[in-house]
Amino acid sequence: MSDSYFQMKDLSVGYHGNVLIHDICTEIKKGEILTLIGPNGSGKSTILKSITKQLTLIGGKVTIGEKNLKDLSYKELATQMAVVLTQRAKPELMTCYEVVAAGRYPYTGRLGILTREDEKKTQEALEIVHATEYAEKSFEAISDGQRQRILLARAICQEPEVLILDEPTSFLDIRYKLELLTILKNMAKEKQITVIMSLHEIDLAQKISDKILCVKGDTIFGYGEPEVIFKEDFIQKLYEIDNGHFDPLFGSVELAKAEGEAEVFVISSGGSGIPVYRNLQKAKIPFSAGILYTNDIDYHLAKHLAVNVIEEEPFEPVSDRAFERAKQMIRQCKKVINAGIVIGTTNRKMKELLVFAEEMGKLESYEK
Ligand SMILES: Nc1ncnc2c1ncn2[C@@H]1O[C@H](COP(=O)(O)OP(=O)(O)OP(=O)(O)O)[C@@H](O)[C@H]1O
Repeated sequence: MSDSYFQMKDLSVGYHGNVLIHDICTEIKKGEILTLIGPNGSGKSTILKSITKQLTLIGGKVTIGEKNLKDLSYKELATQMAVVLTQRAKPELMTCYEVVAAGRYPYTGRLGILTREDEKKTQEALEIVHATEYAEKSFEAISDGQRQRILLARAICQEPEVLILDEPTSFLDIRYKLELLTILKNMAKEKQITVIMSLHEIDLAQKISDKILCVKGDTIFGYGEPEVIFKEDFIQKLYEIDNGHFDPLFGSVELAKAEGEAEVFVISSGGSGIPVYRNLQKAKIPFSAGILYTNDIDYHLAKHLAVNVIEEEPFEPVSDRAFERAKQMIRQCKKVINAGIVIGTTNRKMKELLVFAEEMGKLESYEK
């Protein structure tokens, strides 16, 4: 028997009967995090609205546990699923506390009277998102980032089995982005809550998700574990990036390199080249880098930012071929920057390269 908990089977979603995306299929286990990524306007929110009954499914089936979403009443759904769609939430004339406490309504009687237990859970949820100090403020009189945290608190105290969030990090500063994602990870792993969300920050998506659904065009562009999806070529194609690079190792993005004949040759090792590469790139100065071992962190960035990189196999002595190429490039450059190379036994030939640059009157050290 499959241990999947939330399934989307052959979904077709769209507006007014017009299909925007078809054949959406996923199976997620309890406690897993599924993140939807893809370009603006690709349909991430449309999928989220369709699996939360805010938009009628055009085709296919969503199952939560053994139940078909279609057969769940809104009240039943509210005990299973919490939804955080920040941009569309406009509860007027309510305090933050009341907004959060509204998460308890699926559990209160018809009059919506909160028990002490409900009040305790509301308070706890406010504490988790660090919002107790503005709990009594009007929901309309707080910042976008604070509002996002209040809506998350409401979802937390709803105690759902499934949590659905549309771009939950969009208004948050870096500290609260990390905090929100940590809260989500804890909810998923400790309380076995299934989380489905859309994110624009692919670096964060890579680090928090168990599965990634890539939305682009009229069907799903890719689906799988982050290791499968976060490949440079794939992300370039998904977002049609032609003005920079996505680096799958760290999940970071890099602006395009300065093109043209290299004016500077950078000698470095172990990360000392990185600030020099970045400064040259900002100044739009094309540069070459080398001789770098292919397992050096500098090599990794130089591949994206330098017009030429002279490389060497890790733990091997610097070859004559690489050495001659480096000398050739130094002859063609206006200057050579020693960013702070550490020279040991295997790369001792780099000392000769520094002497060569010095004799040509081109050597400079990098001043921080
Ligand atoms: N109410 C609506 N009626 C008709 N079309 C809509 C409606 N809302 C959105 N769309 C269209 O559906 C498509 C997908 O929009 P959606 O908001 O799902 O994209 P998204 O991937 O969430 O985008 P973003 O990353 O910019 O938030 C867009 O072309 C959009 O114009």
